[in-house]
Amino acid sequence: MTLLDVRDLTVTYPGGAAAVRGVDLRLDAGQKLGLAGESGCGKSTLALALLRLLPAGTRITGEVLLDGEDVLTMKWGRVRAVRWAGASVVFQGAMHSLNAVHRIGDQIAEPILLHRKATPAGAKKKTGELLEHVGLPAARADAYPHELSGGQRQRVMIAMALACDPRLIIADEPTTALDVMIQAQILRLIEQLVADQDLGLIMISHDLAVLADTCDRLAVMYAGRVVEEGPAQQVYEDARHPYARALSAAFPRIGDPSSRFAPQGLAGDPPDPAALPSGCTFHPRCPVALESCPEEDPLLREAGPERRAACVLVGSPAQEPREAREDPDALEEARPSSP
Ligand SMILES: Nc1ncnc2c1ncn2[C@@H]1O[C@H](COP(=O)(O)OP(=O)(O)OP(=O)(O)O)[C@@H](O)[C@H]1O
Repeated sequence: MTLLDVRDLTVTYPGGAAAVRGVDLRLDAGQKLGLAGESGCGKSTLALALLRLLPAGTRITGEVLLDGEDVLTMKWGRVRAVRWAGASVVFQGAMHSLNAVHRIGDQIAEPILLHRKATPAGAKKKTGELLEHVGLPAARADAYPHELSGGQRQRVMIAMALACDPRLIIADEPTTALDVMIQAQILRLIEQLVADQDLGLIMISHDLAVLADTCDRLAVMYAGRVVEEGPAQQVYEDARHPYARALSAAFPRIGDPSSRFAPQGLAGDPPDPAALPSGCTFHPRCPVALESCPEEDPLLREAGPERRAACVLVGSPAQEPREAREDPDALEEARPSSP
């Protein structure tokens, strides 16, 4: 059953250019979608727009259907209810997201008291259960954030996100700043909770390898658009869009001795949303750009079963064989002629 249906979502900050441009995404209950892309490509903006958590004056157009109800047109009272009970966010950097002067139990209980209209005793009981659910003793409710480790604080953030039994969890870089062992534990915890409660999950990361390990589907963003989307392993192992391919090459599977990829940087920087290149916005950095790419802005098109990619080469003979593209001479041939 469709839990989230995002249609033609465009987000423009006050006085700025569009940070998200015409994004379509779908997520079923129990499904895990990874959102990847370099810093500034619009991942967080997209996630925050789903719950209208953006600064006043930000223009959001399109549709965000959560269980069939459009979040973008609903009244603010309803939006506030949806924020905890429909979908909730696990932000990056738990130390900054938790209030340093309140016990963590009180912080978890707050939305339960407010949105579930629970009694103080009921909220306390639920808080203890949530803490145990995320692998912490219920007695830790009395602790202050600084008394917990980074991993424990992130568990608290997850408990808080689950406080009002949401249907969708949006996790924005939930393991950034944690060491690798703790990162793996937190990812497994999120996976387990999502599976146990049949939740939908949108996980944001710049690390495609982490997302491929955790999620069912992957969407890769570039300059405010989704440029590739499909089953997570297929996108990671065999991306169709040159940008998605470069991103997966930059994030080889950790500890995999047969890893095919050597980390390789992608030349240049992502474009400024206020000064996007003409045609395909990736063309100035693309190793296989054609002469027509500065003129043609490709939309997402079918790139295999349940796969979409926004590149003129998708489906054309130039896309095959893969080896030819990775041969530097072949790349040279595919480049547009010198300006
Ligand atoms: N409050 C804001 N006001 C104006 N522009 C903003 C604001 N927040 C983000 N932006 C701009 O919107 C674009 C997308 O930013 P966003 O934070 O969504 O990207 P991101 O992919 O999540 O990056 P990161 O991984 O660094 O968080 C960037 O150009 C950024 O500078």
